[in-house]
Amino acid sequence: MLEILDLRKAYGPHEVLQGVSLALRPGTIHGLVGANGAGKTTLINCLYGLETSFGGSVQDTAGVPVRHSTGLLPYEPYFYPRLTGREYLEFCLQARGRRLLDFAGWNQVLELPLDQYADEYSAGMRKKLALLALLVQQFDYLILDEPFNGLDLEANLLLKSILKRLRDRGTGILLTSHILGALTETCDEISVLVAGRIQRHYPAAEFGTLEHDLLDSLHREKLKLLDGLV
Ligand SMILES: Nc1ncnc2c1ncn2[C@@H]1O[C@H](COP(=O)(O)OP(=O)(O)OP(=O)(O)O)[C@@H](O)[C@H]1O
Repeated sequence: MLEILDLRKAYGPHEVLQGVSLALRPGTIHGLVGANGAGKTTLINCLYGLETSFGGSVQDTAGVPVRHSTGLLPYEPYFYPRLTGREYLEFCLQARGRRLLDFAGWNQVLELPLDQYADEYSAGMRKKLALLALLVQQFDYLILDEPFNGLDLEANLLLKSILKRLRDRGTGILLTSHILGALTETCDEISVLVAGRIQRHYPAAEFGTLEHDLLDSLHREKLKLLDGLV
C-alpha cells in the first residue's frame, strides 16, 4: 500500500498541503478531486519524490522506494527533442534497467506513429505515448495526473477499460480528474481535497452524495453570483 501520512507542504508563506493523509491500496482506483490550485499536483509531486522538502511521510508499506514500484503520468508529459516515440519508450525502459520489448501489441490499441518525433505529436498523442510508456512497464502502482484530459473520445473509453483491467489485476491507481463522470465511472473511492486538506473521503456507495455535495456547494457559492452577472 502507498501511504501518505500528515503531508504538509508550503511554498513560502503559502501552506498548500496542511496535513493530508491518504492510502492507495493494491487493486483499487482512488480518485483525487479538487478545485484548480487545491494542491493535487503538489501532493503527487511529494508522493513521487519530485518534491523533497515537505512534512509528514510517504511510503510504500512493502518497504520498497515509491519510485521503484510506481509509474507517474505527469500533467504535461515532457519529451526530449529529436526522439521518436519508439526511442522514448526504449529510453524509459532502459532508464529503469528493464529489457526492451515489442510495443506492437499495445500500439495496436493506441495507434501512435512511433517512428515520428514525439515532440511533434499532438497533445493527445503525447499523453497516449506517456501512458504507453507506463503500460508496458507493469508497475504495482500508477499515479495519473489528469489522464483523461486531451484524449479523444475513443481513447477515453479505452483508458477507462485499461484502468479497470489493471485494477482487477491488482494495480493500485491514484488519478486526478476534473471530469466527475470519468471519476465516478472508474474509481472505487474518491477523496476531495479542499484548501490543503482532505475534506471528505467517499466510498463508491456514496458517489451519489458526492455529486450532490459538489453541486450544492456550487449552487450556494458560485451560481448565486451569476445571478447578478448574466
Ligand atoms: N513551484 C511552486 N512554487 C510556488 N507555488 C506553487 C508551486 N507549485 C504549485 N504552487 C502553488 O500551489 C498551489 C497548488 O498547486 P497545484 O498545482 O498542486 O494545484 P492543483 O490542485 O494540481 O491544480 P489544477 O487543478 O489547476 O491542476 C497553487 O496555489 C500553486 O500556485
